[in-house]
Amino acid sequence: MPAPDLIALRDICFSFDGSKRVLDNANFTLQPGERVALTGPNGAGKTTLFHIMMGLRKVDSGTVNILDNTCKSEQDFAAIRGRVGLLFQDSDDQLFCPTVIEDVAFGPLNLGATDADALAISHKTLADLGLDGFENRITHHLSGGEKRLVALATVLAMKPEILLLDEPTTGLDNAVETRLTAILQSLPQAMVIISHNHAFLKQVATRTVSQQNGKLVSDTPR
Ligand SMILES: Nc1ncnc2c1ncn2[C@@H]1O[C@H](COP(=O)(O)OP(=O)(O)OP(=O)(O)O)[C@@H](O)[C@H]1O
Repeated sequence: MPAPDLIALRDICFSFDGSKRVLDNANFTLQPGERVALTGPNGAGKTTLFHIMMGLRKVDSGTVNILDNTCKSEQDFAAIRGRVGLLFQDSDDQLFCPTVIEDVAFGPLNLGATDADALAISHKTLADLGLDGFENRITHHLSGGEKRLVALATVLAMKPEILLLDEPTTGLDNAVETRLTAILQSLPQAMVIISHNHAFLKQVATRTVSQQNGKLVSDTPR
């Protein structure tokens, strides 16, 4: 029997008030083990699609199923939100604590970890991303690339079952991008990655879905 979809969007429609449809009867699935590249021109609606998956925007019609839960209300999404990790397009939307360690520990603490466990998880996550020694750095003094990695650390520290990564390579130099590529390839979680960096996607993605004119088209028939 095939594995159940981690994400299943069926016939979803969405438009911002009074503007053209961003999604027009679009369909999408994510299965265990997949790393799906989500591509499309600027303004196609890729970030909006992530916000729909997190329940930050509600569809006008169609069904949203996340981790085997049909999600309609805010309550439905609240129940699964901790299991889905969203890397925001803008790191400054993700980082709001004075120091790096506080930012990374915030998620585990919020999910009920003890102080000691949250600290241990945070140190390990930072080390895995090559960020040893960053613990006491002032978050808003970090470079753009450093903020990108710390933002990713805040997501990974929550040990989500699905990753939604919005432009993860923004601001990274070649060496750090290569390290990030290896890290993403080694993670067990299924993920969707929005990026305009085609060389990076070629290394990481197992298939590509392109978003255009309200539709989501996979390069692999499902
Ligand atoms: N709050 C809003 N109100 C009205 N329109 C919006 C709002 N947010 C986004 N849009 C519009 O919806 C469309 C989709 O935006 P979105 O950010 O999802 O696109 P995207 O594919 O992620 O773009 P990019 O590749 O440039 O990041 C764009 O035309 C954008 O201007």
